Amino acid sequence: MKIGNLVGLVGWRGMVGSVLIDRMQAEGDFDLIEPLFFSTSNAGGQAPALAKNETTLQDAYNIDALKRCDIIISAQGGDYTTAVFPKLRAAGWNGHWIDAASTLRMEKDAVIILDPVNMPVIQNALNQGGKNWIGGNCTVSCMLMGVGALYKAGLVEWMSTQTYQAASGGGAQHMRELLTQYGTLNAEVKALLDDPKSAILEIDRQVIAKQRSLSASETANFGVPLGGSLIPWIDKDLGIGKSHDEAGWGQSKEEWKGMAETNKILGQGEGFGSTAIPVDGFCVRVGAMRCHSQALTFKLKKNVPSADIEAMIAADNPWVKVVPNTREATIKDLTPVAVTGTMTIPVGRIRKLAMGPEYVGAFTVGDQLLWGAAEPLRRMLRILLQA
Ligand SMILES: NC(=O)C1=CN([C@@H]2O[C@H](COP(=O)(O)OP(=O)(O)OC[C@H]3O[C@@H](n4cnc5c(N)ncnc54)[C@H](OP(=O)(O)O)[C@@H]3O)[C@@H](O)[C@H]2O)C=CC1
Ligand SMILES: N[C@@H](CC(=O)OP(=O)(O)O)C(=O)O
Repeated sequence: MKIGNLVGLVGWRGMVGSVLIDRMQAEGDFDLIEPLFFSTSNAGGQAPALAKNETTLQDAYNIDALKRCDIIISAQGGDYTTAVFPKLRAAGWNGHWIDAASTLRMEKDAVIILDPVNMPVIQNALNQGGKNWIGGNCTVSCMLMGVGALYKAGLVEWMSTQTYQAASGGGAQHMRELLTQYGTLNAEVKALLDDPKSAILEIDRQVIAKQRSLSASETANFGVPLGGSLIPWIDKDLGIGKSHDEAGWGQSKEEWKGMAETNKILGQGEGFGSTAIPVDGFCVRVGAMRCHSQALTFKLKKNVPSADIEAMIAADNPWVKVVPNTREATIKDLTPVAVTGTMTIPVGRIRKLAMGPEYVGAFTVGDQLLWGAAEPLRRMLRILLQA
């Protein structure tokens, strides 16, 4: 049976939601749907100009209003999903739920959506009556958009990833905090910077003194300074495992997602000791704005020539772009500044590593608000509308 086109939009004015709306407009998605805009803070207010027949903002906590929708897309966050989704299903709503939040990702009846990588998994779930479609962790989605070809070819024995994650992963306030810190640090040493004869070690001394004395309000979101520094822990401390030697011990939740979500997206076992491909490494917050970068180390199941690896990656999807492993191409095309606001997923630094011919290194960058959050959601909407 064809799925109806009354689409509830929750979280549309947030950061992820705004990127989603921009992309939906750019791709003409609104031509295909009757949008119903919801709000957690302004029910009864005026819906945005994109509204057609329903021009009043609906209450995002009103189950009866939500129940009218054939499809709901939420970019409102995990607390909202936790509060509303179970009630909506308990009230008998049988529509399609598309969500950016991580809350439902690992549920048995949920599919992590990234159709250029796992369309067969999505299609299979659709055929079996699946209704819950959840966007993946931004780092995992961007990684698989880049090097998914190696997984699809069954070449990966294991992968280690070291991430360089942008402030946007924490949300809008984190981005503001980062920029404020940069401004504060610059202001602290402006006079010395303006004087070409000033001593760099004096500038350095004043910067570190300022970083160490930033007020609680200046570090309210990250907890510690990020501008001019980095934070090698993202998300919760899972405290998995009983001893230092147990796999998974001491992982951050962001690091845990690497293996769990990569394998779930690919439709195979998810945890240690299962059929899952081991994925592990360190997730690090750096002072970039909205692109997550990652250095990847692969152990392949066999020795594959670098040129073949590059060709496989380049042919995988329309957005991946292999960057030649030269200094010029790398510094021009393989940075957050080059990628921000684009759909391109560059993969570069592809080379065999000193450990042996099966060991391959690569570096990739992705806009964590586009492929990392909004784009898989709007593509899932299209899949449902075409089903
Ligand atoms: N940030 C990210 O990188 C990623 C986020 N996600 C998921 O998406 C969720 C939403 O993230 P994000 O978009 O960053 O959250 P935001 O904080 O930007 O927006 C969430 C909601 O906050 C309300 N809000 C309150 N004040 C404002 C304001 N001044 N401007 C805009 N909205 C405001 C809006 O709800 P209302 O209109 O109802 O008042 C909005 O929908 C996350 O919780 C997470 O689950 C997923 C992947 C990546
Ligand atoms: N945790 C990611 C952002 C995010 O929202 O991830 P998830 O969707 O898995 O909660 C980061 O901080 O960069």
